[in-house]
Amino acid sequence: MALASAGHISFTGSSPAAGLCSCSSFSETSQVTAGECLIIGKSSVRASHWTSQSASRRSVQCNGIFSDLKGNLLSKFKGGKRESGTRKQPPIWPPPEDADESDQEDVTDEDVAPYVPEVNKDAELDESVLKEIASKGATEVRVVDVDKVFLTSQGEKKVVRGVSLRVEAGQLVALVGPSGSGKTTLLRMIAGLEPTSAGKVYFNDEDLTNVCVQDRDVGFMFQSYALFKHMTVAANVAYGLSTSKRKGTLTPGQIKKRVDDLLSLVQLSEYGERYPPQLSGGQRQRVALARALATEPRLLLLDEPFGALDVVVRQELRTWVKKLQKALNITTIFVTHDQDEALEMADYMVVFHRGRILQEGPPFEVYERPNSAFVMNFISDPNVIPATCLAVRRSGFRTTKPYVLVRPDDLTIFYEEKLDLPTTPATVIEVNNMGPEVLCEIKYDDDVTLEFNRQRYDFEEQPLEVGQRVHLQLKPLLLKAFSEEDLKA
Ligand SMILES: Nc1ncnc2c1ncn2[C@@H]1O[C@H](COP(=O)(O)OP(=O)(O)OP(=O)(O)O)[C@@H](O)[C@H]1O
Repeated sequence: MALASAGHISFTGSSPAAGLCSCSSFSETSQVTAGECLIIGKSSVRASHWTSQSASRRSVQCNGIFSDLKGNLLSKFKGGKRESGTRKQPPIWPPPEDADESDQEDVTDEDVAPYVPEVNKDAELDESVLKEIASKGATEVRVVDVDKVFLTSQGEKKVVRGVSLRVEAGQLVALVGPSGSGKTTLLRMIAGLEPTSAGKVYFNDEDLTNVCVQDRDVGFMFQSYALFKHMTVAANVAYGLSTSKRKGTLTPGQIKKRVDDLLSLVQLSEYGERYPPQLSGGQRQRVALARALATEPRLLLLDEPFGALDVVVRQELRTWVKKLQKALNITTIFVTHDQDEALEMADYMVVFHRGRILQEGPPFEVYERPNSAFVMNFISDPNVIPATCLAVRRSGFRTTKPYVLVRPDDLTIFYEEKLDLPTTPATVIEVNNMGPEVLCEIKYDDDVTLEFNRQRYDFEEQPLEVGQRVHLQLKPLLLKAFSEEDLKA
């Protein structure tokens, strides 16, 4: 195991399979090679894992890091030298010229504690707490023909165009789409933070288009936590009660009970007297959720709620938030860049592009039956291959369009030719071990190449080597054909 006390790690590497990890407090630059997984923890409590896929595009600033270049360790910095109840400030990097070296933490094996999950996903939710918070029935939300035009120095800019959407009561709906496609603007119009330029917003058939944000009963949670640093966690959670319609309606005792209940719900009962900088990102986000729920909102709006969190915490919080949302039966709309997050969490998915809804439906349906090249590209990162190539012709797929999109997971690989199946021979030309996944590239004999990834477990069951001959089957029902214009749209 490589241990380092503090430093700046940067990754470089032209191949996505391997990267150079350099850290000023490593005694030397460490080579991160294919198949290895570097696990990085921050002294602010969290461990995250990194796969070599991100090597070429990420630079990570971290303190008190430790890493295991061989894989499965998930551990975190224990901070054993800290005085109890105080948080050690992360060391500044690079250190000032006159930095006292004794300030830097020496992380030893004893400092590395077993990984503790962010939340207990199996914890029973207190029924009485749930009942109190979920006292209102779930709300249906409808937006009808909504436009948003911003006035900019270049003139009018229409960023939401004739959007209509119905969110069923109690549903968890994900708005996905590329940056700038209008997701946040729509969320803000639903919240009442932004007026609509045209169209209507209804909650349960009540027209709220011109109702101000305070009177819409909406809870928000943003990527940036937006907690007040100089207020305790408990005061942050109580804050919403003092600014909403409920101001003055609760006694101090009732407020304390509500805050205690909410902190228990987000598993932070012990943290009420701490300040936000003394919490990890995941904990801060749970405080933000408790604060959003404090006013018993009819609707929860989450804008990139896990965007600032590392991969491990994000994954845990996704499952937990979904469970909580269902238990509270609160209609929730969330914006995310992360297709996997939307596919995993949402009951219903809405794909945005250039201010319009391109497709909506249950995630599985959107994934299985994308209605455009854009949606298919955005959701599943497919291969684009010529419709005339051998692999497509052999599969029995017929089209007059020039391109076929093949999702990486829609390929079946055989080691030997199958006489009863329309397979096509190809050669493995690259195998990149990306930690949890293995990315492979194959080349058909007519020079068409395809990329696909496999979960590491599957790959271990069916390994592939560079130069190996394989036979691949493309399933015609899963192929989609598109014109050049479709691909550019
Ligand atoms: N107040 C504003 N004035 C002018 N233009 C704005 C304003 N707010 C947003 N925009 C523009 O509206 C477009 C849509 O922005 P929006 O934030 O809704 O997109 P998004 O899909 O949520 O993107 P991201 O995922 O990056 O947040 C962008 O081009 C943005 O620059």
